[in-house]
Amino acid sequence: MWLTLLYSCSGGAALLYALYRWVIPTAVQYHGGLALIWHDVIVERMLDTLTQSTRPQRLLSAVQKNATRGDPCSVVKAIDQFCRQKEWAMNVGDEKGCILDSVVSEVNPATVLELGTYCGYSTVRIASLLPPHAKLITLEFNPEFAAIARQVIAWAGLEEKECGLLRKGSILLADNVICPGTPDYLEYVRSSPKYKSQYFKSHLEYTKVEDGLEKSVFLG
Ligand SMILES: C[S@@+](CC[C@H](N)C(=O)[O-])C[C@H]1O[C@@H](n2cnc3c(N)ncnc32)[C@H](O)[C@@H]1O
Repeated sequence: MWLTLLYSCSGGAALLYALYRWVIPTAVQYHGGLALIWHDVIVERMLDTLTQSTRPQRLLSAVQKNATRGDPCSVVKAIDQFCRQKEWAMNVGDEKGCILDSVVSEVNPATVLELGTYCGYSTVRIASLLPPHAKLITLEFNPEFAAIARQVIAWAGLEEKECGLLRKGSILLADNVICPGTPDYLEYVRSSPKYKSQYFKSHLEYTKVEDGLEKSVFLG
């Protein structure tokens, strides 16, 4: 009886895994709305809960595990492999990435402004194609994504191209670091040898809820 039960449990688990890994992704792959709901809502929330981490954190771990420091191509490859084999993510991706590369190479810009960095995938692609003195500014309004992107870009060895705006002594003053909270940003500036960081305790605007400002001096 135990063997039968074990067999049916493992059979059920295998069926669920097959549904999750192949059947549903294949079924939704031609429908934009369904694909986004599946990958960007259902799977992401499920994996966040199961792993107690976020998708950008998992993507960063894949980069740290599989890409060579200072090698942008290996960073792009590690992210593409992660997204094709493990978990979808909203990067421009390998297919549209090739179009992006050819436009960047064709225009050969001295300055690039990218709106929407996410984890820095397209930033790495663009930055690795720019001539030495070009400037790339990339904007991301989600602080968790921005903190991960900084680490991905630094892993690719392209930090200086992105951070051309910062010079030794530049001061970053970040608001809302406690509420809603920017834990990844705080961890980054507090642990990086490139910043001297100080917290100013205060309150969320017009309330008694704790919030504060983080002042970080860029040391170069
Ligand atoms: C599709 S993702 C970008 C993907 C990224 N370019 C890549 O290929 O790796 C869009 C990003 O834009 C960001 N975003 C949306 N509205 C924004 C805004 N007004 N300012 C800055 N970032 C924004 C989102 O948080 C999200 O991370």
